[in-house]
Amino acid sequence: MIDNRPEVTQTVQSPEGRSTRIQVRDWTVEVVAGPDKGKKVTTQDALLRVGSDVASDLVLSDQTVSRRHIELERTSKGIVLRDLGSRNGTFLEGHQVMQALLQPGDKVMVGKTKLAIKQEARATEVEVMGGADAFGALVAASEKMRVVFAQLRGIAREDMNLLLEGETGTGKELAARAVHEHSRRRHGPFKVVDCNLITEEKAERELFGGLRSNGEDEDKGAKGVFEAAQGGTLFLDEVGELPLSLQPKLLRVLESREVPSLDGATVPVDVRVIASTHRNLEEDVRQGRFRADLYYRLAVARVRLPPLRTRREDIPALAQSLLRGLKSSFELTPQTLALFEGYDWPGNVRELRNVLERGALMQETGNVSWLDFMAQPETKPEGQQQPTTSVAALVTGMPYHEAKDRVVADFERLYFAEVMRVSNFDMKTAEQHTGLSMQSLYRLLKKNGLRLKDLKNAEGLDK
Ligand SMILES: Nc1ncnc2c1ncn2[C@@H]1O[C@H](COP(=O)(O)OP(=O)(O)OP(=O)(O)O)[C@@H](O)[C@H]1O
Repeated sequence: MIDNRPEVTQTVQSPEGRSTRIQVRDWTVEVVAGPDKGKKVTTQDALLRVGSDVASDLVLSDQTVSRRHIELERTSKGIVLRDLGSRNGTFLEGHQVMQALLQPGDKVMVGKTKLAIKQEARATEVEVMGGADAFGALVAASEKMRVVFAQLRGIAREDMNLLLEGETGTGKELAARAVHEHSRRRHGPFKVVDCNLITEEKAERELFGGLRSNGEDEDKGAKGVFEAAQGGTLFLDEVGELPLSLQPKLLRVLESREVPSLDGATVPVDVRVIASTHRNLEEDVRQGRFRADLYYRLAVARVRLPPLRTRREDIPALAQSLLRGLKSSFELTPQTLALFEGYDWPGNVRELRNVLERGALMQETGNVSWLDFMAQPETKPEGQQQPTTSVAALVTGMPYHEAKDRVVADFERLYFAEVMRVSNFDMKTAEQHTGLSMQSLYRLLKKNGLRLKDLKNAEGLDK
């Protein structure tokens, strides 16, 4: 039975009136009929996706179910069901629905699969701040994100490994940095490894360090990133992309807390690992694509950053804060904010930032509506987009330094997209091409939102 009580079951105002303790309850979605009968997912998250795509929270093998079939969102009114444009539709009591507020006892039919949804009695208490809140560079106003911040603050104080889940652009890297800054390791280094870019032959040297097996002189004696993060935090971005063959090596380091040293012995490492993923790693574990033992080492704590479309209350606070960061004097009108709040933001907060960045410039120069920016399909990799900067607009629109920053940003995006293409998406070739160190190359690709996968996709090279 669906219990339609709100997700927050109890709210207690603290004496000083600034923070509140709330209880967040678990809820479960279970397959009660169909090929996956008995399969279920229990979560505290506000959003749960069901489909045949492995990135879904509940992955169904039913062939009549679409890759992204439905989304279930726990709101203050109860659980809202949304069909995500499925091929065979979604049915409630025999009626096809696109969106519905579920009533107690409702069963949802997707393809040949019947789902039951119920709230669990178990609840976790967290302390949240009132009003708009910030955690490191993250800002938010929604209760969902204030709960996330409360969880992250608690985890930062402990020294456990953490897995951050969420769609692209939801703030996983910023969250990892904020956890580092709020931990006892804040005076130590924060190092980032993009697991999209780690290949088998580079892993030994870049991740773990020590002696190279192929004996190339230039690489002898390189320090791995684990050693470089000594006393601090290592952020493994998109850990789900780490090749299966490398996973036992990473596990060994996490278990033994030591890496090979130059003299062939070992060096102890004191590093907290925060990993991120946009995938459903639990499902990857079930399908044998990710090692279960490594998953449990990484996901000692797990926090999900919700998509922006499920926390639209954050949009005004985010837009104001991002505009301040862009040093734009542009004022958002209520109409613009309403437009923003009505849009789905598939690229999440990163897309909002990009839209504001382009929009602020063009609005200042006077002639383009926000809708033009928001209509751009976000599936197109940023590196493939043409620069929007025209020199005439810059000259009339902004002071020299700001104009220069803008042109450099556009140049970087185009330059690195093109360099990766002519380097056949090989980082070593790109390193030689650009004359940059591997570290700088990683950093600049990341800064410009360029993912190898997207670039390859655009070239038709990815599966
Ligand atoms: N809550 C937030 N407050 C302020 N800015 C945010 C927030 N969330 C994301 N951003 C903005 O969005 C950008 C992308 O965030 P970030 O790189 O942390 O996302 P991500 O989830 O790690 O993305 P990806 O999976 O694509 O690497 C940031 O540079 C920042 O400008």
